[in-house]
Amino acid sequence: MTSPATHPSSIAFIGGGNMASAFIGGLLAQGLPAASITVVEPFEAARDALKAKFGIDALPAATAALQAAELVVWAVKPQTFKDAAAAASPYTRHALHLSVAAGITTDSIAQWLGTGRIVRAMPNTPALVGKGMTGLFARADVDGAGCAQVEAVIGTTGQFMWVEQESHLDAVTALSGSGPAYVFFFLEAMTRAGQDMGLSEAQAYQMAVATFQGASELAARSDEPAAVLRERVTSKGGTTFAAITHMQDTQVAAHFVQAMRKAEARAQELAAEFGR
Ligand SMILES: NC(=O)C1=CN([C@@H]2O[C@H](COP(=O)(O)OP(=O)(O)OC[C@H]3O[C@@H](n4cnc5c(N)ncnc54)[C@H](O)[C@@H]3O)[C@@H](O)[C@H]2O)C=CC1
Ligand SMILES: O=C(O)[C@@H]1CCC=N1
Repeated sequence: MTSPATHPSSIAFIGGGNMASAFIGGLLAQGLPAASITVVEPFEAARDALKAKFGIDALPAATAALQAAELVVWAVKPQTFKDAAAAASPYTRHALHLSVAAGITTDSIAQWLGTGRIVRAMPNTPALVGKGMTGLFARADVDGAGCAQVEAVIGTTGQFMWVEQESHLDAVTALSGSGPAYVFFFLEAMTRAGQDMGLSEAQAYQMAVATFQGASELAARSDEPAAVLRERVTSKGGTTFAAITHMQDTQVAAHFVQAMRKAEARAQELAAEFGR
């Protein structure tokens, strides 16, 4: 599934919100002409934002204009997918489909769209700055050329990883999909702690962000596991030791694992609630 990247000649987005904007920004930056992108977006404010940001005139509803799309990207909320599919599928049966909706299975999507040529993706919001991580699953009906087209699109927003089992996308959702929110949650907590200790909010926030950035970069460039990198910061009887010991005593890691299992369970619930 790693043939050379080939962009689809024309792409339609159903839903023009956050995730669609991340992909559109990446595609335009790679030189795909705006004229080869069609967006269906029912909300006027979102259409105005697409016009202002990318010069794209989004359609308020699905029309025959979608028939030109080689790839259709479904970037709607799980709750609205079925209705959006009912409106657009008469025009898109010939296309390859890429869904980013959390939880919604390719079985549901295949039934709604009348085709099995579907790749399901779980991206994340760092895609907005080209630093995304996307998990991908392809149904058997998608050939190597189709996978390459998807890689060309997803690759504009950062890294990607194929998974062999569709159920693993719920784990990807809990890990990298929702993961940026966990990082922001920690940034908030570290900033609050910095303020408690007398730093200004701006000072504490800048230090917290730089610390995540630096530690992530160190981990990405290192061959050593995170536990070893952590131990290298942790002098016996020192300051880090005091903090980590408290985290271990209060089972922060176990709570964190439980929290992520809640996200995985919610992805499964979304499939049951809003799937077929
Ligand atoms: N925000 C995130 O961090 C991530 C989101 N996702 C998934 O991406 C999908 C989209 O999420 P966001 O872009 O954050 O949401 P969003 O709310 O920013 O965008 C969804 C857009 O769909 C539009 N829409 C509503 N009904 C429609 C219809 N019938 N036809 C066409 N468009 C319609 C809405 O007006 C909205 O602009 C969701 O399914 C979510 O599970 C996946 C990974 C990460
Ligand atoms: O919270 C959600 O449901 C979506 C999926 C992953 C990130 N945002």
